[in-house]
Amino acid sequence: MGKLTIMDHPLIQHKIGIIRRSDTGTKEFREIVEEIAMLECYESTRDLELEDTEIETPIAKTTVKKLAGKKLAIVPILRAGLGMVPGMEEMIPNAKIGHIGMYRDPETLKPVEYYCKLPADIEERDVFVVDPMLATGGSACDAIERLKGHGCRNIRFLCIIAAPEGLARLQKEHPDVDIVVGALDDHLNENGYIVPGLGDAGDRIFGTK
Ligand SMILES: O=P(O)(O)OC[C@H]1O[C@H](OP(=O)(O)OP(=O)(O)O)[C@H](O)[C@@H]1O
Ligand SMILES: O=c1cc[nH]c(=O)[nH]1
Ligand SMILES: [Mg+2]
Repeated sequence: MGKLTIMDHPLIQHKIGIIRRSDTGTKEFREIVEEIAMLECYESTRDLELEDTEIETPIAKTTVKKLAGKKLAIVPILRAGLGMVPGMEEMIPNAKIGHIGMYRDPETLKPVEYYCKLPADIEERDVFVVDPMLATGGSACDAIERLKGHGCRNIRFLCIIAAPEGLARLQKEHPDVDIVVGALDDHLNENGYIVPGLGDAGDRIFGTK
């Protein structure tokens, strides 16, 4: 089973408390989503391989660590996943970025894919799929299925808020995927929204409602 991390860091809990508030505006919402993504990226890159390299400080020769150069990719699920990209890029600036566009049909709650553009060598990369919300899990599972269809084998999924239903589905359908969750909420309501959640993440990031 892939590793599941539910973030208990005080900074993340504090920041999630702010974006849950219905009186938090678009600018602050977007900035905080970026900050949370940065902190989650820090957590999800714990196991990146390092190698030794010889350098000179102003005082002496020494051996330091550097990243072993594994190729990385960030793949946001549009739209809301785009809000997490700047924070991820800040931490892993050499990563290439792919995009998977999906919206959830409001009646069936099933994801509908409308766009997919991935780096040509995506199968050689460790992939970080990002989306703030994991509700029924349909969007995340389909996006990961798509990536596996392209040959990706090393996939992590990062979200800010998860419902227990979506988390269970993701772990069942993709047991190999490491998952980082900012907060695990209580349940889904009859419209498929996470309770207490934060509403529609895409609308809140882009100010479309
Ligand atoms: O786990 P699920 O039940 O699939 O729900 C989660 C999906 O719903 C939201 O996207 P939405 O369909 O609102 O599209 P948007 O990002 O364009 O707003 C969210 O950003 C996830 O992609
Ligand atoms: O609560 C939810 C569920 C799905 N998508 C969102 O943006 N919010
Ligand atoms: Mg939305």
